[in-house]
Amino acid sequence: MSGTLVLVRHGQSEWNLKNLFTGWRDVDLTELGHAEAKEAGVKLKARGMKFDIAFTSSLIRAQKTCQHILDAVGQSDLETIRDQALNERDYGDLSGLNKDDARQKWGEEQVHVWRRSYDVPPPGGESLKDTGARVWPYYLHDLQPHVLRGGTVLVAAHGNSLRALIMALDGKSGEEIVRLELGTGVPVIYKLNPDSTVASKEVLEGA
Ligand SMILES: O=C(O)[C@H](O)COP(=O)(O)O
Repeated sequence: MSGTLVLVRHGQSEWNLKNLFTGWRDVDLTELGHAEAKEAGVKLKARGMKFDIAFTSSLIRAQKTCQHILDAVGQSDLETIRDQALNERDYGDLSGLNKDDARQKWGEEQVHVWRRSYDVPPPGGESLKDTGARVWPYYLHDLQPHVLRGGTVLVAAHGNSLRALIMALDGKSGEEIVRLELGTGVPVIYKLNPDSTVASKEVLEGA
């Protein structure tokens, strides 16, 4: 028996729109963000997706995204676990700064390294490796068992907590992960084999 894991990055947040480093700051979705989250739910409903359990972070933008998806598939009251293990990477001292201002101050190259490298943390914050060190054990212990029992699991989380998870699921190296970008509200559907390896992966991009 093979289970299904659906990963969705939250819809556009107010600070995505303002181009600010967000990390653990708890900002809401924009109007577009709400629409993207609902659209993710509509796409999943069109595929007949029904979930057995949902997981999200302790941050409101991911929780609202999760709820929009559950509403769209007709499962508004589904059991939903919130855990800060799924939170966005902590951006440390960069949190609240404008990404273009940061490029002016520290240079394009340095800011790219902080945003996309595997093991270089931004000042006072988490590297992707640090983020993975909390996301992966949580996945193995709390999430994966549902999938291996044949369940269908929704995870509504964040760009970098999901990049860390995808890196491990896809077996990507620290160099390869630099190029992986996740769109807001784009569902990524994994089917897992009973031995926990990935049987298939599909990204629901576009309308
Ligand atoms: O925390 C943030 O600022 C964003 O959600 C993700 O940022 P990034 O695109 O710099 O990884």
